[in-house]
Amino acid sequence: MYSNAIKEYLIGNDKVRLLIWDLVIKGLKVKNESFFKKYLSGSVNKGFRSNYYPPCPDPSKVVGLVVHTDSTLGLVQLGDVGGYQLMKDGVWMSVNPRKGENTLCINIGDYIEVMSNNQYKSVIHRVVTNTEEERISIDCVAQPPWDFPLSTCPELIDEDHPQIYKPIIGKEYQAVKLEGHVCRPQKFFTVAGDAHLELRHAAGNVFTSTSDPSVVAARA
Ligand SMILES: O=C(O)CCC(=O)C(=O)O
Ligand SMILES: [Fe+2]
Repeated sequence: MYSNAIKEYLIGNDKVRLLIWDLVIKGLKVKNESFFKKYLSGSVNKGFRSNYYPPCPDPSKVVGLVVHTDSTLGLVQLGDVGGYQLMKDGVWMSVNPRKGENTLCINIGDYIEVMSNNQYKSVIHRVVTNTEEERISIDCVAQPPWDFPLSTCPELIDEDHPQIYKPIIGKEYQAVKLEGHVCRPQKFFTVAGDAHLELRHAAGNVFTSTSDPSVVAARA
């Protein structure tokens, strides 16, 4: 029963993913859409993860899920309880779901940042815990096999938009991630070196740590 429910969920999830992927591509206004379309065509590795976060006596000491970026296009069903936070302009913003409305959160991942030459930026996010309620989320990902060549769409490189990332294969990216660099591993594969990238992302590197919405709003 449970596996049937997951199968059904994944069929629907695939449809939504393709719709969103299409919108992501359209947003780039490139002529050669197949550069992006082939990413999700053919053989694709799919993942289904259900995350469980029990209530925590001291949320200031325990994080639910460490700061990271997703590799691909992440589709996260947030459930009914808050906890998901994303980093915007150096400040943690809480994304609170509406109860009973099956809020779906779409994360742009690292591969998309690389393919789009930084036009889309991968979302730095984490999950914080709370003392009161347990939380369940569902995260589904889909990506090409690990030997898929990851490179920037040539149409998106020009004098004003120099190429930021070197071409690599998925395996190289994954190796860096497995070493523990789970937040923007692509920063290890820049054409100009890390210093260049650190400048571009300077604002995003000021990590303030709060989940208090009033503090978040005041700093935004
Ligand atoms: O639990 C969440 O809301 C986020 C989960 C997540 O970021 C992930 O599974 O990569
Ligand atoms: Fe994530």
